[in-house]
Amino acid sequence: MIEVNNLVKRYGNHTAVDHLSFKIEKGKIYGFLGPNGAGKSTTMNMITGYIASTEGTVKIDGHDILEEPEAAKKCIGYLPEQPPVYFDMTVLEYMKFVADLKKIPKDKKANMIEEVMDMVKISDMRNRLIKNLSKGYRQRVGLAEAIMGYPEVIILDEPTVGLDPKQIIEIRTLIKELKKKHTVILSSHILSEVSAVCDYVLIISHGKLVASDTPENLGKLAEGSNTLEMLIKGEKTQIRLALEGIEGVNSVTMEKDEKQNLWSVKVSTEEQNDIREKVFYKMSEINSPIYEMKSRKVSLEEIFLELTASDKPISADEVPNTPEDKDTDAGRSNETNVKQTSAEIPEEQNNDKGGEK
Ligand SMILES: Nc1ncnc2c1ncn2[C@@H]1O[C@H](COP(=O)(O)OP(=O)(O)OP(=O)(O)O)[C@@H](O)[C@H]1O
Repeated sequence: MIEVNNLVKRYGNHTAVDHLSFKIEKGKIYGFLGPNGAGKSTTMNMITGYIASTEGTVKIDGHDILEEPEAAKKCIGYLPEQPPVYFDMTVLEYMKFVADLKKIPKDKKANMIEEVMDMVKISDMRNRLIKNLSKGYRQRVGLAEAIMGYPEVIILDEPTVGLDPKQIIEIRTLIKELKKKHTVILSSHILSEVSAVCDYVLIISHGKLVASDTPENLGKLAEGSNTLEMLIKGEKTQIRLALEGIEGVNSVTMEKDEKQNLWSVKVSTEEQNDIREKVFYKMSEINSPIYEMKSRKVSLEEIFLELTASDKPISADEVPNTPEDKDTDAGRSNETNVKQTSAEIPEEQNNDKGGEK
């Protein structure tokens, strides 16, 4: 349905989108997830033809967005981050205006407007001026605009930003409804939103795709590892080597706790591997007393932060399994899996985008 190939956008020296490639298939909801400034809006704007790419191509249903913009844009409905609604029109006037803009045939126009207004539940507001609507209702008007004409693909840029929790739930329910007839791509910086709504998640960081999978798989991957946090007294290399020698240990990180003259040690293991006893005996062997030991699961949030925080994006061969190569997915190693995982971002960030622009 949509093919994005080596898409690049540079603003002067700054590369906002860096060789992105992925495919979007029909009838699913795709989540485009990344922290503020990751390049989500820029990508959406290139897919929808709002801005031109520096390099690369976007094809929608086989039509190149720059070479055949009209044919390509017919397949898309777009709700930008700031819906460009006219504040001095009533909802109904605006819907008529949008229908004309999208060249909806006269004989279908009135019905379609009613259907779309019903879908997004703005029928009761038809005679209200848009400037007098709440933010949530304005968002619905923007959504109605994207749906008008029933395009194959509906693209929504941060559709719930600035909404209250009730409005967020309503908009999410609406988005799920859209899946029955449309392919939906939505961008968000909130993992819980993407997990709740999407069939497939693409994680973007510093303009690059760093992971892509179903929310279920991403969730499972995070469940697949544990961390053992300890305070240990002794010689650094000796402790490290002893821990690394334990079966099931994936990685060991050590930091000096100067105050207590102890090593603060984090050991990452596979989830099913409880190595606490082995650690106890190993440390006893090397005369390194354990002052503290805590076992905990790695949260999705930690993994998402790890994936998206790095200044240096994960290299191409570690990167994504897009839907078309999903079959090869099953045999991935645990290590790769963790790198392809995302996380839950606290709900309190919902209404606070902050960040750069
Ligand atoms: N017109 C522009 N000129 C210069 N730099 C820009 C422009 N638009 C975006 N950028 C930069 O490109 C990067 C990606 O921005 P983009 O808006 O695509 O990120 P985003 O993931 O959508 O973030 P947000 O969630 O905050 O909207 C940012 O560093 C941003 O500052």
